[in-house]
Amino acid sequence: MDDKPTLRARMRALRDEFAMTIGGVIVPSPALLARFAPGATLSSYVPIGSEADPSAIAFAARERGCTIVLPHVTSRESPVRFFEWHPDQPLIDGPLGLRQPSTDAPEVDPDIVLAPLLAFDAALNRLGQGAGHYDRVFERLPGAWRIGIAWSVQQVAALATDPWDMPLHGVVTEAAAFGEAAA
Ligand SMILES: Nc1nc2c(c(=O)[nH]1)N(C=O)[C@@H](CNc1ccc(C(=O)N[C@@H](CCC(=O)O)C(=O)O)cc1)CN2
Ligand SMILES: Nc1ncnc2c1ncn2[C@@H]1O[C@H](COP(=O)(O)OP(=O)(O)OP(=O)(O)O)[C@@H](O)[C@H]1O
Repeated sequence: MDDKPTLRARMRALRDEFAMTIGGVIVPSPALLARFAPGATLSSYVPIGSEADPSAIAFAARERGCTIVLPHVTSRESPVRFFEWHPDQPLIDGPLGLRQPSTDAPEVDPDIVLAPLLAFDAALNRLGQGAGHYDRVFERLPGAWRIGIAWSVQQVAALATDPWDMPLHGVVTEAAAFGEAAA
């Protein structure tokens, strides 16, 4: 089994190739739509590089009355905070190539977290960028519904896990839905 840094490099290359040649749209599965109700807060993200784009899912959540929040970090070391965002509001260039919400907006923790990832496995373990940003979100918000968003080529047989890794509840790709996201 590859260690995490080796796998990250391989999955970044695979994801770049897939997004450039095939790509697709990640649409919300019926199981996701069933959770989108007024009063729920969903965390989306603004894709960087060839990350799978969750915006069709965020759009559906907004249409169904959910509040949309986006993650905000100030560095690799700082924790993620979530700020409300509306489509008419600008995004601000941040560290690590990120485009982020304004921190003047209300800070609201999500009930549903759409998490970007580099790889996921059949047990719904998640490999991220390696800064532990979402790991720390998941520890702080154990009641949140954790849904990975990915291209199908990001699925691997089995990931090496660390004690702090919390598995996802579901994953949605352009081709399929897994775990609690499947219905
Ligand atoms: N779109 C998006 N937003 C996100 C994350 C993410 O992975 N993707 N995060 C997830 O934790 C948090 C930000 N943390 C990050 C931590 C490390 C790197 C990073 O190492 N970036 C690489 C290049 C990334 C790429 O092109 O895939 C770099 O700077 O070399 C990026 C974001 C919150 N917002
Ligand atoms: N719950 C936590 N609290 C504090 N530090 C943590 C926590 N989870 C992970 N970390 C730290 O974050 C670092 C990166 O962890 P890991 O390699 O699992 O990141 P990742 O899950 O791939 O990335 P990310 O969550 O940023 O997308 C580790 O060095 C670890 O010590």
